[in-house]
Amino acid sequence: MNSRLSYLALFPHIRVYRRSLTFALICTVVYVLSMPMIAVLIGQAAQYVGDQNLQALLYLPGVVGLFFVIRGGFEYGQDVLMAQVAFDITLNLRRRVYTKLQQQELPYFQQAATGDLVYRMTEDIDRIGEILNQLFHQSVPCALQLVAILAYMIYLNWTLTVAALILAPLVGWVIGWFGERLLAFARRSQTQVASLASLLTETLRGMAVVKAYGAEDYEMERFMQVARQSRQATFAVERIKAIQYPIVGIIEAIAVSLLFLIGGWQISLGQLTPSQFISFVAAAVLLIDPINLITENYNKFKQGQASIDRIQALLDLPSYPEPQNVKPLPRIKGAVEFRHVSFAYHPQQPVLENLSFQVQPGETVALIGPSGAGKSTLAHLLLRLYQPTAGQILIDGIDLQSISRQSWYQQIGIVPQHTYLFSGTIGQNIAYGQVDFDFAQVQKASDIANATEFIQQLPQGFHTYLGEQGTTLSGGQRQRIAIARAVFRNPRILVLDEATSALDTESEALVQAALENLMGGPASGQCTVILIAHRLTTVLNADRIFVVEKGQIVESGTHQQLMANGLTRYASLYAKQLK
Ligand SMILES: Nc1ncnc2c1ncn2[C@@H]1O[C@H](COP(=O)(O)OP(=O)(O)OP(=O)(O)O)[C@@H](O)[C@H]1O
Repeated sequence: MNSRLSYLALFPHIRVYRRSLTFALICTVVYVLSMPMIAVLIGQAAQYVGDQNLQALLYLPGVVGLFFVIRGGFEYGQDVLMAQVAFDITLNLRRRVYTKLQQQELPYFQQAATGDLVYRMTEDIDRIGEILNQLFHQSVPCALQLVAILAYMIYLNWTLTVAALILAPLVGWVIGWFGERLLAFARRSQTQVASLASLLTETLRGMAVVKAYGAEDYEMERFMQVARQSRQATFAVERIKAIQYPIVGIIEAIAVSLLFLIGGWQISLGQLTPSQFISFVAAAVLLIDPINLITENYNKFKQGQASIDRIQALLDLPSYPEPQNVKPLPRIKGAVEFRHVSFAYHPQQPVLENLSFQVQPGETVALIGPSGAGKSTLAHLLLRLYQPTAGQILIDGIDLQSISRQSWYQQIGIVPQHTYLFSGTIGQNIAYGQVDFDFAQVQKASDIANATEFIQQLPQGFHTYLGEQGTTLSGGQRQRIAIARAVFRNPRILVLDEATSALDTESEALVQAALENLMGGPASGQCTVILIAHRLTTVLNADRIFVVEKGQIVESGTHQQLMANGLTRYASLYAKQLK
C-alpha cells in the first residue's frame, strides 16, 4: 500500500469532525498570522531603539502584552479543539476495529496471534491518535506559519528570500529520502514488537506449564531472541533519525550564512537598512522551528504509516453480517434435527459426512466415542460457531441458518470443555453478558449447578472478584460456575461438552450431581440436553446414547438396549472403562 492511500484511509473517519476542525483551523490561521507580526514588532522595536524614541518604547510592553494575550487565546482554542478531534477519531477508530473483530468468525481467532491483535488495538491505534494530534496541532499550523512567514519575507526583500530558500529543495529531498527508509524500518520494528507481545501473551497464559516443566530458561531464551530482534529494528529507526537531523542542521546553517553574506552585501549597497535586515533575520529564525517540527512530524508520519497499514488490514477483513431474511426464534420446545449434515474444517479432511439424527424436546442424548470422532464438532455446529458445508440443522423444524443469532443464543446454553471465566465477580460470571441481572436468578442457577455452597464459603460470596480466567478456583468449581452460567439463561437446549473430564472424584461427584439436576431434577422436562462424555458413568441416565465414530453415529439406544447382547461397540467401550 502506498503512503497516500494509507493516510487517505483515515479520511472517512476525519470527515465527521469537520465542524470542530473548521473552528480549530480558524484559530490556527489567526494564530499563524500573528507570527509575522512578531517579526514586525521586533523590527519596529529595533527602529524605536535606533531612533531613541522613548515615548513609543513606553507603550511597547502594553501593546506586546495585549498582543500575546489575544494570540494565546487563539493558540489555546487551536490546541484544545484539535486534540479533541484527534482523540475522538482515535476512539472512533478503536470502536470500529473492535466491532470488526467481534464480527469475525471463530476460525479467525484460532489462527490470529492474540498479542498481535492486542498490540494493534492499543499501541497502533494510540500511535495513529498521536500522529493525528500532531498533524492538526503542529503540522498544519507549522505549514501555515511557513507560508505566512515566507510571504512576509518576500514582501520585505525577495532576493534575500531566494538566498534563504536556495537550499530548501535539498532539505526536502533529504527529508523524503530518510522518510522512506524510516517507513521500512518502522514496519519491521512494529512487526517485531507485535511478535514480542504475542510471545509474551502465550507464555504468561501458559505459565503453569512453563513452571511445571521447569522451562523458565528455555522461555527466557525464546523471549530474548525476539526481544533482541525487536531492539535491533527499533534501534535502526533511531539511527536513521540520528543521521537525518544533523544533515538538515548543516544545510540550515549554510543557508543562514548565505543570508548574512547577501544581507551584508545589500546593506553595503544601501538597498537594505540594518533594522529591515534584523526583521528579516528574525523572520528567517522563526522559520527554523516550523521546519524542524515538520521534519520531525514527517518522520512520525512515515513511522505511523506502518500502524495505519496494520489497522487498515483489520478494517479490510470481511464482515459477516446476518442475512436480511433471518427471523427471531419463538420460544421453542427443544427438538433438534441434523439432516444430512456434512462438515470439514479443511476442505480435504471431512469430519462429519451425511450425518442425520433427531433429538426430541426434553430428551437427554449422550454422545460418546473415541477421541477425534467429531463429537465436539457436532456441538460447535449446533452453536453456530461453524456452518455445515452441506445439509441442515433444524430446531423445532426451523432451519438454524434462518434464525437470528441473538434469539438462538437466548435459548441454547453451553458448558464447554474448557471453562472460560472473565475478570469480574462470580455473580457477573454466572450472569455473563447481562449488565443488570436478577440476583435471585443467579442464586437459583448456582443451586442447580451445585455451586452455592462453595461460593458462599468464599470471602465475598457471589461478589468475590475473579482474576483473569478465574485461576484461583479449582477445575470442579470452575466447571460448576460454567454450568450455572448455562442454566442462568434458562435455555431450552443445553450442550455439555465433556463436563466431567479432568476432575477428581469428589469434584466429579458434585458436577455429576449438578448434571443430574439438569437431566432428572427440576430443570428436566423443559430442557433438551446434549451431553458429550468420555466417562460412561456420566451417560447412564441419558434417554439415548449415540456412539460416534469417524463423524458417523454407528450405534444408538439406551444403556440397557446397547448392553443387551454385549456385542455392541458401546458394550466393549463400557467393558474397557470398567477394567
Ligand atoms: N478448529 C479445528 N480446526 C481444524 N481441525 C479441527 C478443529 N477442531 C477439531 N478438528 C479436527 O476435527 C476432528 C474432530 O474433532 P472433535 O474435537 O470434534 O473430536 P471429539 O470427538 O470431540 O474428540 P475429543 O473427544 O478428543 O474431544 C479431529 O480430527 C480434530 O483434529
